[in-house]
This record gives sequence, C-alpha cells and structure tokens, in this order.
Amino acid sequence: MKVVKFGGSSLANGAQFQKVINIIKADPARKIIITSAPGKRFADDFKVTDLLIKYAKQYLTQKNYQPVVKEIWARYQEIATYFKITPAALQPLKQQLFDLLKNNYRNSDFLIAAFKAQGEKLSAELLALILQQEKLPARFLDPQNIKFMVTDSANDAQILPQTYHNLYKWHQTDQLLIFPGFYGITKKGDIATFSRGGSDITGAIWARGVQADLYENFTDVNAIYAADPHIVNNPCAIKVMTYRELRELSYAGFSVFHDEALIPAIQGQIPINVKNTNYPELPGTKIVPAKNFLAQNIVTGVASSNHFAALYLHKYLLNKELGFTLKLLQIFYKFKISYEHMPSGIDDLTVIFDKRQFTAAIQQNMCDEIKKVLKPDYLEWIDDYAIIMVVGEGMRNKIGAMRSITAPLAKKKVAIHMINQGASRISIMLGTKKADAPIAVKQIYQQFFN
Ligand SMILES: Nc1ncnc2c1ncn2[C@@H]1O[C@H](COP(=O)(O)OP(=O)(O)O)[C@@H](O)[C@H]1O
Ligand SMILES: N[C@@H](CC(=O)OP(=O)(O)O)C(=O)O
Repeated sequence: MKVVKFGGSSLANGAQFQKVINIIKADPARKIIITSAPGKRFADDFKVTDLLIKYAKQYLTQKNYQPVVKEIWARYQEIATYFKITPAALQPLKQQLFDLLKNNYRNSDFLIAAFKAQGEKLSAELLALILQQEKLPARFLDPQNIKFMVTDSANDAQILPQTYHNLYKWHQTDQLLIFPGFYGITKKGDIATFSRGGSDITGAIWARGVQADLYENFTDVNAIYAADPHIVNNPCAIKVMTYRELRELSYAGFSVFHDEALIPAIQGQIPINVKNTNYPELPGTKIVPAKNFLAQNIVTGVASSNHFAALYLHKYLLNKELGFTLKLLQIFYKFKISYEHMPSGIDDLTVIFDKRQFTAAIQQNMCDEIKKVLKPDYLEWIDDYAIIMVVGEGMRNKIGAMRSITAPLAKKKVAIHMINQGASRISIMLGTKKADAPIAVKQIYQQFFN
C-alpha cells in the first residue's frame, strides 16, 4: 500500500485537482491520500493557509473579516464548479468555514490553529466528494474521529505515540481514505497544527502507522535538486538520497520536504518518493535508508537558511570554569529557548539559535541575565547570521573536502564565521553573513556539480 501526499501547489485549482485524481486512479495501491490546503495558482497569489491566518487575526482584532472569508470560499467554490458539485453537497463545507467564529477556543493560539487547519480539512472533504461523484470508494476521515492525537502546542504540535496504534487499524483498507494534513487533536480536544509545511509530516506519520510500502510526496518540481532552484539556475536533480542527507538539507533550507517529516519515515523505514504532480511519469527523487546506499558524488546537496541568530561569549579560562555551560543552558531553559548548535573554543563559545523563538524583550532579558550570572568579558548578539549546509554520504572521511568547500568562497571574499564538522559525518556546516549565503551556495554548487 502507498500513502500519497499532495501539496498545496497540487491542489491549487480545479485543473490541478484533476491531475491529482488521475494520479490516484492510475495506481490501485494508492489507498491513503493526504491533502494540503490549496496553494498559489500563480506567483503573486495567496495560499489558503495564509488567508485563513488573516481571517483569524482580523476576527481577533475585530476588523472586517468578510472580504477574506469570501476570498477563501471562492477558492473552494472554483474547484467545486470545475467538477459540477451540487450546491447542496457543498453547503456543509461552506457552513464550516463561516461557523469557525462560533466555536469556543481555549485561547487565541488555539483559535488561530483551528482556523488554519480548516484549509486542509475542506480540501480533503471536497476531494472525497469529487471522487465519490466519480464512483470511487472514497471516504473522508476526520482526525477527531480516528484519534490523530498530537501534543498540546497549538501551532507547533508533535505527534503522540498512541496515534501510530490508532492508524494501524487502517492498514488493510480497501477504501480510498482521504485525510487532511497539517493538524491533529490534543488530549483536551483542541485542534493543533504542525509547523508550516506540516502536511508532509502527516503523510509520513500515516506511512509509518500503516507500514506502507512507499510514501509518495507530490509537489510542483520534477525532483529534489542539489540546490534550491531559487538560488542556482537549473540545478541537477538528485535521483536517490538517504534519509539523513535529506533531513540535514531540509533543516537548512530545502523547503520541498519538511525536515520533521523524515523522522516517522526513518522510524518506520518507509522509502519516500518525491514526484511532480504535473509530470507524474518522471521518476522524481527516492529517499532511502543509508544501508546499501552507494554514494555517486562527494556532495549530494548544498542548502542555506537565514532564520538564525548567534550569541558569542568570550571569557578567559572559560574552559576551566566548572558549570559555565550548565548555567548558560539553565538560562535558555528558563526563557524556553532551544539552541541549534554550540561551537566552542578555549575562551569562547557561540550559541546558534532559531531566531523565530525570540521577541525583542526575550532577547534583551536573556542577555542581561547571562551577563549577570556568567559575567563574560564580552557578549555579542549576532543577528546577521546564515547557515550553509554541505551534505553528502560521499563526504565521510573524504580527504580535501573542506578545502574544496572553502576555496571557492575565498575567491568571492565570503567570510566564514563558523565551521562545524564532526558530530555529523556526512555534513559540514558554515556560518556566514546573510547576504553572503546565496553566493556561498552558488560557489559550492559550481565546485561540486559543474
Ligand atoms: N532543493 C530543492 N529542490 C526542489 N525544490 C526546492 C528545493 N529547495 C526549495 N525548493 C522549493 O520547494 C518547492 C516545493 O515545496 P512546496 O512549495 O512546499 O510544495 P507543495 O505546495 O507541493 O507542498 C519548489 O517549488 C521549490 O521552489
Ligand atoms: N497548508 C499548510 C501545510 C502544508 O504542508 O502546506 P504545503 O503542502 O502547501 O507546503 C501550510 O501552508 O503551511
């Protein structure tokens, strides 16, 4: 059996829905279908998820939300009209969207989560209606009814282990199950979403839960490329890569596949195939376990990401000071801040964070407390920070890899603020200024792929 996820670009309008239906019909093994909310139809268009967030915020701030809710419904109406779905069949879907404001929510975070999740729910219900109209044995599954349980974090939930047990019941279904991506239900009964792009995670959870033979992830590119096509023109397509290669590259900027979605796939050892809805006959990219994987190149891909900040601390004899790092981590814990990396020297330490966790106040208070408790000789908050990740199973123990990465950067006068190699044997991480990140990606790509 295959679990198949269609991204927002694959469900953006009626014509895209038709391609999805053709793909479902083409292979009877495609039994469990995960939907995203309709995405952009053209470059300046809006994703339905973003419109739903606007709807929630306008409602919360008592602004006029009528235009945006009409705009959202128009997206579904357009698809329904394409397939000649009757107004009577459509009415319950429309009602849910308008009724969102009538429900009770624990707080504004859970309200936003519930509004946001409605995009994938309406896509799934509409797809089920269309497939039923085509006489296919399709059935919409509600996360509430089947107990797709997640943690209590409104907009950044994690799956609860009991969900895998609840999903296994469906492993031999002879129906076509249509399930909304991106969200689940907390123990208290609220809707909570994964982080943005999280329908990929739902698909991976289902694939592990029913022990699928394959997790197909349909998107709008022919393959995962060796570099982000927004940065490098016409990058090479990757035919096969390992889970951990993609995990590291997704973490550092390959937005085509959510980095957290790799974890259920790895746990269940489910192979993944990323494919293009517009050209389903193409092979796409296969993502497989490292066992028996033979690397074709030294480097598989190079990614960059800008949402980082760094805290640099200098204190003489830091290496001898008992409990220095312990106290530092206790301060992060107090401010509910997780850190990403912590490269260190004898008298220096840099801590790299995902800066989306910070407000100006948290940043200020945390730095003040660090100064008070740890008394560093020097503390600097570095906001202009990007991470470049060069990844490849072929890099393991490869002599000269570091020189091949840094030499082309020197040519373009890109300064490297940090190099981290060691913990992961298949990647090298570099810190640069944000403006240098695309130059660095292009240079490293040229070095290994041209
Ligand atoms: N290395 C990469 N390979 C392929 N696509 C990438 C890469 N890095 C970023 N992308 C972007 O990811 C997009 C697909 O992801 P996403 O927009 O989430 O699709 P979907 O709507 O199918 O969920 C592509 O259109 C491409 O612009
Ligand atoms: N619709 C959600 C979840 C998602 O995964 O979307 P997409 O498949 O379009 O990346 C979002 O925009 O975040």
